Amino acid sequence: MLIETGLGLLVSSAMLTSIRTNNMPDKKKIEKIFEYTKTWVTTQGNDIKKPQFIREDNITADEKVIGIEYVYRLPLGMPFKKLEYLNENVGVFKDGLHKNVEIDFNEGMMHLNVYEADLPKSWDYVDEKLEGWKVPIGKTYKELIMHDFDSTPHLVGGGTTRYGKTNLVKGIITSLIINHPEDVELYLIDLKSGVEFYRYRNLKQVQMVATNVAETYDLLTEVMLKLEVEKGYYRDNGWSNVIESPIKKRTFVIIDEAGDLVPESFMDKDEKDMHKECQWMLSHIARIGGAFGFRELFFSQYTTADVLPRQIKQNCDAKISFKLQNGYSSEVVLGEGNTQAADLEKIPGRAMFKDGATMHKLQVPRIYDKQMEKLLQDHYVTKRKDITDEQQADGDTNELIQIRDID
Ligand SMILES: Nc1ncnc2c1ncn2[C@@H]1O[C@H](COP(=O)(O)OP(=O)(O)OP(=O)(O)O)[C@@H](O)[C@H]1O
Repeated sequence: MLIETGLGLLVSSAMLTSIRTNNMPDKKKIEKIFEYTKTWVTTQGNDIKKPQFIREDNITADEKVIGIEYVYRLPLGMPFKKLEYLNENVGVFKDGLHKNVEIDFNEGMMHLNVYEADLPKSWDYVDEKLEGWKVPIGKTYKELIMHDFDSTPHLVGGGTTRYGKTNLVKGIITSLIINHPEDVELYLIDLKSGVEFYRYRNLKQVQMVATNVAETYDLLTEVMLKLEVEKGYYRDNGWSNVIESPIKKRTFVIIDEAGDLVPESFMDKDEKDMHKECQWMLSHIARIGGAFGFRELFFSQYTTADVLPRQIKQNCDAKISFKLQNGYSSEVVLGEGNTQAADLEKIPGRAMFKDGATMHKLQVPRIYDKQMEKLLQDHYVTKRKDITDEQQADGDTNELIQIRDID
């Protein structure tokens, strides 16, 4: 059986425009696109086998019809990857139908989901109780996507500046604290001089906030020591993974701008070594820590291989990318062949989220600082290093005192 090659490259924009401008039903347009892109296989006897239409169903969300799912059986020998490429990288269905189209494949069937509406341009974070270690990541056309930090311990993220990385991290921090006030420990690294995270230092769940590389070194050294202690404890109890153990605690290391950990040529040896050791410790925590309840969120606007070390990427099965300048940067975050983040609309909060092999286009919830302060107001405490000299003279240094305001 011979497979036609050069799929999407043969389709001209004139062909797609002709589809778009007449009133042809979507199903017919889809089949025209198969034809124009030579989406078929030919047998040795020169028979042409095309995707076979099976059925169409309404797609509903909140009891409203938001689109139609077209299901096709692919002929043997036709790789779904090519259709996925045509849709996601070339955009033939979206351009031809002039609608948003998602494509997936299961049990031998290709599902083309054609949506009438676009994703929301913005939606507000909603405070809700979630089971396990799930946090909301964003809304797709049809559902709210959660990330479960117990199924996939670490998350890597990238995106051009001002497209919403910090907002996502703030939403995740809020969700973790609201849902696990007694069990979550947070180590925050904010190399933008602490302008975003330093204000959270007095949250009970926040163990340390680092605002420069020297502080990051100390913070990561502490996490490494904790990891060593946990490893011994697990070994002594015969546990191989936190999920199988009775341990409820999870320790999150969150870094908002990992680009500042890259050693530069102008730095002296000691400084370079400190940067390299920070990178190494982050890689080590991502590689070893997952089984022992350590979770890492690793974000940067610089999407190059030296900023996102291979070891971190290999150990982070969940990836999120906001708008990026080019396909190469998108591939650095989302993996080879995944150039979609370059084609995202210029909308803050719009992102591609890859969870294992599944890719979603979604809109991340917007969380406002005031909303976050309100949601977390009961979790602020006075920490020992913030206690005044006067209190120390009174010997009032041991207890953590509720009530302190954020700043
Ligand atoms: N999910 C969202 N929905 C709507 N607007 C958003 C969303 N996320 C961010 N924004 C808007 O974009 C602005 C920048 O967001 P944010 O600070 O999170 O970006 P960033 O990628 O972290 O930028 P930088 O790299 O400069 O830190 C916010 O102030 C807000 O106005």
